[in-house]
Amino acid sequence: MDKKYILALDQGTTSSRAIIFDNEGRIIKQAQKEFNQIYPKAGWVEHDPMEIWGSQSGVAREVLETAGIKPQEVAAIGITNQRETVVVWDKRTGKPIYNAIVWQCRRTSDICDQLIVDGYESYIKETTGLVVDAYFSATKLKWILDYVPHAREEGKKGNLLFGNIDTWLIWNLTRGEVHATDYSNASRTMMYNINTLEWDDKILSLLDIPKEMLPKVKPTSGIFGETDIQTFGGAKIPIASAAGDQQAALFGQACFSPGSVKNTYGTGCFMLMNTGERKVSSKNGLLTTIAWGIDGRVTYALEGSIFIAGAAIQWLRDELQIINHASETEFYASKVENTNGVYFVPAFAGLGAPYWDMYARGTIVGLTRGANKSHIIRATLESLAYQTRDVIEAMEEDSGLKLRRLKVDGGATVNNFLMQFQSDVLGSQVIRPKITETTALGAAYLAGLAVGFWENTDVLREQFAIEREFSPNLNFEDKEQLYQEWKRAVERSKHWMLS
Ligand SMILES: Nc1ncnc2c1ncn2[C@@H]1O[C@H](COP(=O)(O)OP(=O)(O)O)[C@@H](O)[C@H]1O
Ligand SMILES: O=P(O)(O)OC[C@H](O)CO
Repeated sequence: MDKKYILALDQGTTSSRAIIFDNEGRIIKQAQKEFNQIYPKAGWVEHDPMEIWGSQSGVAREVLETAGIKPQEVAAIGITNQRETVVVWDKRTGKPIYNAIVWQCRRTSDICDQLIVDGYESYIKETTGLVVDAYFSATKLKWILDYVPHAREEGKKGNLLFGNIDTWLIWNLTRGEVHATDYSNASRTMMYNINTLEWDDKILSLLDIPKEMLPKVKPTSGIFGETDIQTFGGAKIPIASAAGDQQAALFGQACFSPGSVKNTYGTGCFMLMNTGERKVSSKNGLLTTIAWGIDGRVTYALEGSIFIAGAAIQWLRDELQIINHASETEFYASKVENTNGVYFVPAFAGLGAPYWDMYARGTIVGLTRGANKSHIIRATLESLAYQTRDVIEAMEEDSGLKLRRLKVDGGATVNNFLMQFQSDVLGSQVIRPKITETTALGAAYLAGLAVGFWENTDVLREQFAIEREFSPNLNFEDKEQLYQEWKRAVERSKHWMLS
């Protein structure tokens, strides 16, 4: 039987998705399932790893069934995942010893403070490319080893395994045969040396993390193993890529050349610039990270990570309950001419790039008696655009390049108000591709390249198609003033938990 499709598994922060692509890079069918967000305490976020596996394998089977495609017709599986999130499980039972600690979780801020006080900040930046922050995996893993009874002891005996979500999925898909990750995911752990491409012994010893628990790091595009016959009714499908979701989106946007940039507007916002073989060390709060490793060559990226973007829209819906659906925000925001002086800094999980303040918290300023629901909704959408400008300014300064075009993707990019405002506030073109599922597409491309489904990136570049381009409104004279006000609002949100 001809192998005509690639199956991408996109395990995100709020949902598990499975998408089937054909050789033209077209979406044939998709399935999606949301799963529970667990908030045990203020600032803590967890997921149930079994629910993640159940929802991800469930949608994978469902999408094949509803599309009427046999597993034997799938050339390869590509995996892409929410990054940094930590799972630790017992390799003898396959059961997690604790819930997954999610990238947004702030519980290890004090461990990070201690690393800074002890003078390890610059060592960590030089070796891992990252700033010391609770966002990354290393301190989350240390927390589990410190607080779950006997965890460190069992880890040292080699009974426990650590993985990010890619590793957890690969291990389950292969029924415990393969314990591996890829360069892009490893580069988000804060314990991987992006210069030598090895786990960093000094950081492991600082945090007392047993090396035995860590997965083997493999190329992003390449064979990780084959699915177990029970998962897909007897078919063994090669797992041919694993990539952090933001790096996968960079690939899916065909940002193959140094200097190309994309911004993804999902739960958070993540802007990545391909810097090729160059590791650009940021002076402005950006991260140096691995985009992908293919054919023995590692490509680096500069990243600006914004923790809360679409999640602020979900907050309007779920907590404030002033909208029923995210799509309503466009209507309300367009109903008013401006925010009436209201600024919303959605620092629910502290502030990421370029500020890196673990103790910032969400702030709404500028409220007057005339401020209404539409103004607050508009201020929420505008906060995504302002945060993006914060990151772009840092990126332009670090790279020395002026950004004239921004490729965008992710759930919130369907919002035309947001895209136009983004273009206005940047003074740049905003380019929305036909396929906004670029994360899954990137994982599919990476897997397809590994099995010869696509020959090379030139073929993929030709598949990139624009759906709509937004140009800056030249009459938008107030933009500098508005942006300066935004910066003042950010100052108000900073260090909140410390004051
Ligand atoms: N029309 C819309 N306007 C603004 N935000 C939206 C809209 N539709 C969805 N979103 C936001 O997009 C996010 C989902 O995007 P997605 O790329 O699926 O995120 P993730 O991969 O992080 O789960 C949600 O946070 C949601 O609030
Ligand atoms: O799952 P997403 O799309 O919210 O992405 C999360 C990022 O990978 C966190 O670094």
